[in-house]
Amino acid sequence: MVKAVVLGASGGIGQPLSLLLKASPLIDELALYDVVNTPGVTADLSHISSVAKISGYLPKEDGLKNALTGADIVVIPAGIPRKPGMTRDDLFKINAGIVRDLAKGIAEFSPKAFTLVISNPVNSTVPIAAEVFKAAGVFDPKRLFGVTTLDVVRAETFTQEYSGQKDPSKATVPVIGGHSGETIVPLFSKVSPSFDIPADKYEALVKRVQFGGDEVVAAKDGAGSATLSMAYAGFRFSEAVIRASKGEKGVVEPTFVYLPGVPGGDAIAQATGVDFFSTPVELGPSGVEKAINVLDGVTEREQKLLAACVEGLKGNIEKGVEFVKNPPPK
Ligand SMILES: NC(=O)C1=CN([C@@H]2O[C@H](COP(=O)(O)OP(=O)(O)OC[C@H]3O[C@@H](n4cnc5c(N)ncnc54)[C@H](O)[C@@H]3O)[C@@H](O)[C@H]2O)C=CC1
Ligand SMILES: O=C([O-])CC(=O)C(=O)O
Repeated sequence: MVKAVVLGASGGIGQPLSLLLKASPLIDELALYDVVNTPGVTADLSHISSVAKISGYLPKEDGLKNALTGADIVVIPAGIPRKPGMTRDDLFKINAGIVRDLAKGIAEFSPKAFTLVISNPVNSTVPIAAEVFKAAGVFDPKRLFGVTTLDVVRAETFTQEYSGQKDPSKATVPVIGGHSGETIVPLFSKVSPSFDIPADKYEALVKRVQFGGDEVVAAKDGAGSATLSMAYAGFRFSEAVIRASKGEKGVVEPTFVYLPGVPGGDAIAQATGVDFFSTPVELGPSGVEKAINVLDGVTEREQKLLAACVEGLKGNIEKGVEFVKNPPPK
């Protein structure tokens, strides 16, 4: 039996993500929570003739508790999205508190669930969730994931003309680091099956992966950021976590994790100088089975990208940790 929960289920990401989860044969029970509109979204999805039994909750009448109780996997796309001219860090002011409060709920009502954080800025919201779990004495770093799959999906798509794959997802393109601008580092030297990026295209491709989110924000022109591609990516990562939890071997996806707490993470923490970092991980029944170090043998250009990434990440991580340890005055 697998119970999945979406926190922020009525939003631009939440609705299509909930649709994909409802349609997945891997899920037996699906609970939707949001501060608005869950009755409607739930009624609509409940007519779909798939396996998952669906229920919807609002904050009233212990809604968060009832949604989370018994959860195996909790996905969090709650929070405001960007508008043109904003950075992901500009979302911190509002989303930090939202993620902190939802993480408190998870710590209380479903402390053993896999927690997948989509809400931006991921580089800070994942450290926030970690600190909340630590304070509650329930932190299991193998079960906390920042969802960076959209960066991987974009890298697969944008390199298709060079990978030559009919199905672009068949190319493995590691994207590591964080989830904002220069903290996003595609490692084109480590693609498999291997292919070459023409030298005159390299820089533009790196930038396109790093700033793919801005492309969508600009195109939506004030109406938000990526929602449909994010729902696809969030579902792909959720499915990977569930498949591995059911015993499937060899499930590997990059994700933003707390390195000192996961097998194989220490070496990556030492090499980068940061505790939170997105790296390919092998997933298993209890979450992260092994963080895979893809840093050895990177090119000089990739080393430069990594240096800029770590510079940015440090501040983002610290900001999240501080928000919980020394909360700002109300
Ligand atoms: N990790 C990633 O790659 C990506 C992350 N994002 C982020 O995902 C977040 C959501 O984006 P959208 O769905 O487009 O926004 P949206 O505004 O359409 O939906 C957000 C939903 O969260 C709900 N919400 C707000 N406070 C809540 C709370 N305390 N508890 C439960 N639900 C709450 C809102 O009612 C709304 O339904 C944003 O922070 C965005 O930046 C977006 C794209 C990619
Ligand atoms: O760009 C944004 O604000 C949303 C996001 O994280 C992405 O699309 O990668």
